Amino acid sequence: MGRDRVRSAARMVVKVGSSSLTTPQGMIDVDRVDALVDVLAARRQTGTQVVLVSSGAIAAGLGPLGLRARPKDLATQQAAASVGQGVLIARYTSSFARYGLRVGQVLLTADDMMRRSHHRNAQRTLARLLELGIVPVVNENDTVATDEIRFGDNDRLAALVAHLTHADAMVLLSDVDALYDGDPRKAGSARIAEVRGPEDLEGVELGSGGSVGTGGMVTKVQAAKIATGAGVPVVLTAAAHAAHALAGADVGTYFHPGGRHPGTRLLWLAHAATGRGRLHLDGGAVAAVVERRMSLLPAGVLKVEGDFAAGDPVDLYGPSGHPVARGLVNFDAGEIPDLLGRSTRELASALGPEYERELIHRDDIVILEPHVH
Ligand SMILES: Nc1ncnc2c1ncn2[C@@H]1O[C@H](COP(=O)(O)OP(=O)(O)O)[C@@H](O)[C@H]1O
Ligand SMILES: N[C@@H](CCC(=O)OP(=O)(O)O)C(=O)O
Repeated sequence: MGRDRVRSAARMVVKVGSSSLTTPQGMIDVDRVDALVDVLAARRQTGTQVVLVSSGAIAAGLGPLGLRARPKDLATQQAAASVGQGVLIARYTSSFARYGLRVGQVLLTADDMMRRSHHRNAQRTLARLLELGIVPVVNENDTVATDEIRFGDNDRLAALVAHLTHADAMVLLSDVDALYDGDPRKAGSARIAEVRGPEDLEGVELGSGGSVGTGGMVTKVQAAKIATGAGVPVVLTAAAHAAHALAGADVGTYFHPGGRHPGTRLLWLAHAATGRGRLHLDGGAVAAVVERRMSLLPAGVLKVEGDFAAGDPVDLYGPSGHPVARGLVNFDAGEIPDLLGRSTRELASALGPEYERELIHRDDIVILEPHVH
């Protein structure tokens, strides 16, 4: 087992970071894109379905816009992404065409991973593209993503896509050849060949990335946790070792999969979302939501904090003062104080039938792991 699962995967997600695709001057590095596509096309030609999650839109937009460094403000980042994404996808289109393969651009937002209808839609589109023999090239839809609800890096997006597409393996390609136990630029840091569980990550220093990448190792390890938690094995290595990694060779860091398969939409909620507000629950509501997995009704809520809109993620706090769950709320923050402590039937007769609904539906709730309580 182990790396054999990567070698024999019938469907895989490969994520490549900005630093592996662009030059420091903010241009596409054509040779490196072609080298990556050589490896992916060879694998595709053996019948494996490949989904490519590619960063690099912002980095590839810097040169054409005459920017020297990655802009700090969101609007300029979005402008750079808008220019760079076109350049990037054009490059992939011609590079894959050398092998007679076509690509399909898929731009996703964090919202698409969360809201039921968007999520199903993205899932259907990706499945259809794969059936048609296309290589989907996925990126975050940077031009519309807002600061509050934005992946920013593509590592976690790749993990959610791996689960969404029921991939058999995920490969994260970066500019570093493995996860190291300390900063890889410092002498004495050693490669970690395998991660079997959280104990193998104890004491590991997860630093930030270079000047063009974003998340550094923190988001890659988070992504590996999301994917392995959903049963998908992960290899993390340098883009230069892509061929070896896909062949199951002993390069980079291999993260062993766990056995759980939680719903994809909620993976994002549990691992990558932050609550936009808080609902404080009484003991009975905590028991109903956490133990009996029921919907949250207004009757069990004592207090509301924060300024959120219907559909936003909110954290549910128990009487102990710790968050116990997170969910997508059905009401705006301003509407909730009037509902608190009242039964749904009472609300319906006082305020109208549209108020006869749960505050958060059970399908939109994830229970948080005890260690983050
Ligand atoms: N413990 C660690 N092991 C390996 N790399 C690390 C570690 N801590 C920080 N890094 C840095 O993370 C960088 C990769 O992250 P990032 O720049 O976001 O890549 P990408 O653009 O490929 O997503 C590497 O260049 C490396 O210097
Ligand atoms: N969606 C962004 C990703 C930003 C980014 O730098 O991500 P990464 O290189 O994966 O750390 C882009 O295409 O520029």
